[in-house]
Amino acid sequence: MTRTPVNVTVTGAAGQIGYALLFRIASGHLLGADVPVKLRLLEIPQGLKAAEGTAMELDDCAFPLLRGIEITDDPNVAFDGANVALLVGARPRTKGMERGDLLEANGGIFKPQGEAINAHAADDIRVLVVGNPANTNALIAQAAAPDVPAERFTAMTRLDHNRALSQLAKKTGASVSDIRKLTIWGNHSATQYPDIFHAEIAGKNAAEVVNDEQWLADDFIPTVAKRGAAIIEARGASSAASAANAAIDHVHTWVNGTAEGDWTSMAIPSDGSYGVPEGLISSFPVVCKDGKYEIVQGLEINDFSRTRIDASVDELKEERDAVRALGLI
Ligand SMILES: NC(=O)c1ccc[n+]([C@@H]2O[C@H](COP(=O)([O-])OP(=O)(O)OC[C@H]3O[C@@H](n4cnc5c(N)ncnc54)[C@H](O)[C@@H]3O)[C@@H](O)[C@H]2O)c1
Ligand SMILES: O=C(O)C[C@H](O)C(=O)O
Repeated sequence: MTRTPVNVTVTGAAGQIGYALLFRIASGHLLGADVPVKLRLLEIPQGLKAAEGTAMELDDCAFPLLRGIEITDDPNVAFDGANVALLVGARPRTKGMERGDLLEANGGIFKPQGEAINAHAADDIRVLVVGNPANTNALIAQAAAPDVPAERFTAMTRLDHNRALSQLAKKTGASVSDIRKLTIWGNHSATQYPDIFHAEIAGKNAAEVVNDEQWLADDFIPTVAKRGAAIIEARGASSAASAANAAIDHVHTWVNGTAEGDWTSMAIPSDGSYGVPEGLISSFPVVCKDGKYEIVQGLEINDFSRTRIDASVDELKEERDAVRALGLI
């Protein structure tokens, strides 16, 4: 195998998502079974020792595709030559913390990381932000990297997409692989809108197969949108393996493409499509091909969907205005 290894940087590498993510990257699930990788793990000083322990375990797996691991607490080192950056490490909300405090604390993480990406990453850098509030953290990082094309900054709604697939499969008795063209719109938050009006189940319109608007409004949408909170309640910690799995799916699809006749959901800088203000990092239906994504155009948006998309976009506008007021973008 003579291919040049791809440099993959993971922040928050010693956290719970990091632990579920790194072994799958190193075993070829992120980019492909024939693509060698070099890992760069970024942690805060307190996390370095645990990251070293994880690196020892990665060594002990003897992954043929893993061509090196570097651990650092310096973003300038972590993003040097990075081709793929998974920004997982973030400041969680703690007791007594207001939303503005959370945005400010995360600005202190994502702004310098965006600057380091701008200064040191490879020309083909692709960034996925997982750390919450993911859309707005991605906006902060993107604004700090003016030399990197804005579309390389994305945030994760693939976990919401996968959750919606699973709930819809359960309701209809279909297999997840029979479902196509489902969409998550908006923010990775409780305002997100999982849309099945354009989805298909074994070629039939999903909303018609379900034929139950009450289930849609009162069960499906809140179950998907509040699934993160339900998992925290049940596990006593936020989703980790499923979040890592979604991060793998997001980058794999971005690089290797969506299946013919299907699309996926990614939070990406808006080009103004579907009335979402340009520049907001909002989730859309996208098709990926040749390492690029494009928003699926021309979908008819009914009133039921319009109200819900607008509510989530309004929340994103508020978050953008808050970080703008803090001087973070
Ligand atoms: N978008 C999604 O769908 C989704 C899903 C689940 C979790 N999340 C979010 O992902 C984030 C990580 O979750 P987790 O469970 O792994 O958390 P965790 O607390 O287990 O790990 C976070 C890690 O990040 C590190 N970290 C903090 N600041 C850092 C910095 N400046 N640079 C590098 N590393 C830093 C911490 O030391 C810690 O090891 C959280 O914000 C969580 O809310 C997002
Ligand atoms: O960490 C959280 O707040 C929840 C997480 O974003 C999730 O969707 O599982």
